[in-house]
Amino acid sequence: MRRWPDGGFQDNTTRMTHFLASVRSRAEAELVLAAGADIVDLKEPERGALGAVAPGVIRECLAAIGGRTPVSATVGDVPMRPETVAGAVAATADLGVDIVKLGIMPGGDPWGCLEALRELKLRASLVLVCFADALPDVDPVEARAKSGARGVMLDTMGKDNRSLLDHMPLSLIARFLDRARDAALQTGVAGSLRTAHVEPLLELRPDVIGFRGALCERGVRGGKLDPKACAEIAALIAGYRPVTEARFEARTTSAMCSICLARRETGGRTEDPGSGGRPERQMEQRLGHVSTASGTDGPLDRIFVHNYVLEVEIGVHHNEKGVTQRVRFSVDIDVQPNPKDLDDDINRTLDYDYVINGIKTIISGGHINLVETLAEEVAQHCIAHPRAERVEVVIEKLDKDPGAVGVQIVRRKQEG
Ligand SMILES: O=C[C@H](O)COP(=O)(O)O
Repeated sequence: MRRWPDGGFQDNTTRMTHFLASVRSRAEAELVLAAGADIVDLKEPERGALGAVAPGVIRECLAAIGGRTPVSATVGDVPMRPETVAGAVAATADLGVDIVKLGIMPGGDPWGCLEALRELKLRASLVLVCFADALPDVDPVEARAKSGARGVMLDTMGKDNRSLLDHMPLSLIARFLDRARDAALQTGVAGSLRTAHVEPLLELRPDVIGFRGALCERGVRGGKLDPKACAEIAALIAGYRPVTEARFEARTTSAMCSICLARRETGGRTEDPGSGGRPERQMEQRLGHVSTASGTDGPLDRIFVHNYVLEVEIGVHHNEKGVTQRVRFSVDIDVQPNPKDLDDDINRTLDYDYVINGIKTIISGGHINLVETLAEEVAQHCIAHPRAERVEVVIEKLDKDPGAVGVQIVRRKQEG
């Protein structure tokens, strides 16, 4: 297998996705190698999402692994200060790892950090980690240009029991991966993933799929590795056979990437918004989300995000290209009433962050011509949630004379 630093993980076999296992010690590295891991990822799970392992342990692991697989290491959850980030990345690369993973943390100066990284002559490949539950305003294409990164990974920061799929639907993960691939970046996904997530994510063909919690006894991330769980995940990934190119295109077009492909294929015009609804719901059900949707006859609750203002690259006019302008989002979602056993548990309801993170991901996809397109994409993201029945989206451009202009649309769940 060729390595990430030499141009990518893609080898000449039919296998597309590689199994990354996060470990904290030499003993754990040996265990995951025996189970069939493709990449040993050195990370201290008790020190945050991307906790760093001590330099001495990294050296010891590198010596023991002796080039059998690529080795990645995280730099820790460092604040986004250019000097701090550049220092941490350079120090980790100097230890001799193949890949350095840097999380784009909220706050600070992410763009300044990316610029500082470009100045470094790194011995390792740089992979930027974006957290789906704390999405940065970092677009993969721009991130590559600024930092010289070789890859991007989606992960979660919270490390509670919510997975990547709880924060971002497959359609948006597919969009993120597509955009990264277009920028010639290697791609990875992780974030409290369990065995049920493996196949749907493999269908999106990331280069890497990463795990820690699912490899541990009783799924406890900071606990001991469970050799059986490691072998099970390895077998799932190694045993997966990608669908053919033509079938893959057909599936993603209809099931997962309906919105992003529609934009690409129609040059910005939006296609039938309902076309992706049914397969997307089926996919959600495969992942364990059981839709309670049963039509809109019964009582409904309303969840809303009002007056959420973001800078967006939008518009058909010359003076709207290459710049951002203020756009106000107001979203009302009618949802099936909360289950009786809600139990004060955020996982059992529709989290506002699902709406906010969806909007952020959509606008990070690059310039959009029409507010109608943007509204449609936001509506489709919201209605894809298993509990959503009806969504109303209002999008207003705030910087146009003489006042706010925009669009208001209503979409309902397709029967399926
Ligand atoms: O890079 C992969 C991570 O270590 C994944 O950890 P997790 O599965 O516990 O979220």
